[in-house]
Amino acid sequence: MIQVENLQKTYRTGFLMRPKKALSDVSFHVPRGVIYGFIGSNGAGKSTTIKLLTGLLRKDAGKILVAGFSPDSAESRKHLGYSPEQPYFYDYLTGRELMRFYGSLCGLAGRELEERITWALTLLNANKDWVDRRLRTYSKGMMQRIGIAQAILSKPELLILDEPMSGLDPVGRKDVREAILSLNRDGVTVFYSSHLLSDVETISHRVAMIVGGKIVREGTVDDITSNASAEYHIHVAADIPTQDLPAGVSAQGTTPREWICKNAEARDHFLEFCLKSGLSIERIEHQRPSLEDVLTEEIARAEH
Ligand SMILES: Nc1ncnc2c1ncn2[C@@H]1O[C@H](COP(=O)(O)OP(=O)(O)OP(=O)(O)O)[C@@H](O)[C@H]1O
Repeated sequence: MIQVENLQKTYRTGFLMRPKKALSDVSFHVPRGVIYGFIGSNGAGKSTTIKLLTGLLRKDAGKILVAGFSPDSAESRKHLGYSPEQPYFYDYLTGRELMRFYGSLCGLAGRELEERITWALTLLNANKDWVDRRLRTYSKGMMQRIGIAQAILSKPELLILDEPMSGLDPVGRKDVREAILSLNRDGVTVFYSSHLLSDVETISHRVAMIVGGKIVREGTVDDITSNASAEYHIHVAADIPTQDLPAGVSAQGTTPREWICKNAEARDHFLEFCLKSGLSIERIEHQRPSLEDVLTEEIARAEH
């Protein structure tokens, strides 16, 4: 559904038009029918990529195909629904009036338009009293829901969402996750960026991780996390003073009885240390690394 190959983008800023490389050689492929999470550090290039996919920015080099078409063609936009990171709308309208405006732009009218609006608002759990209030009175979370609701009005095959969960409370995040899953069950391909990695882990079929304008990992969550170094959590029966610990071992929070060993070598040293000190071990847990662990590792690697 989306093909990106060797994509490059440099911004030119300031009076001297100094170049600032945002993307260098980015490639990934989003198969039809998947939920695809796009994650990375601040300033990594997520919004730049999304703006290039939606035709809001022009690439310097590389290839982009969206539903088989160039992103600046009218054809690609026929297949696309898009919600930006900070949706901005004419704020004298109410949410419902805004939906009517965007619905009519997609060629909807009359009863079909009203039914489509009700469907979109209900999916986002936004069919509430506030939808008839002016947008200028909306909270960030309400605006986020309206932004996503307008993006699905045309029932697009492909939905591109820039940070759809940002600014939402836990209930709002759950509503958006469920809306994405429900749309996907109906065949919609969803490409979205997010900093909320636990949400990404829960709903994405595939993930691309971008750091410093380069894709550093791509695959299913299992592919990505199974190659990362696993941690071991060891619970001991008595407190241990931190100054005595072997390298690679740190305390879990403030509990001096649960210790994190960052790899198998640190685990072996810690177990040896416990045996020598006569400390009994209560439990050893092998922790599967999370996307957050992998991203933190990749950011640290890029910085060195
Ligand atoms: N209009 C612009 N002019 C100049 N530089 C820009 C512009 N937009 C983005 N950049 C730079 O390009 C890089 C990528 O920015 P981008 O907004 O794509 O990152 P991001 O991954 O979306 O970040 P965040 O998670 O913080 O939203 C950053 O270094 C940023 O400073």
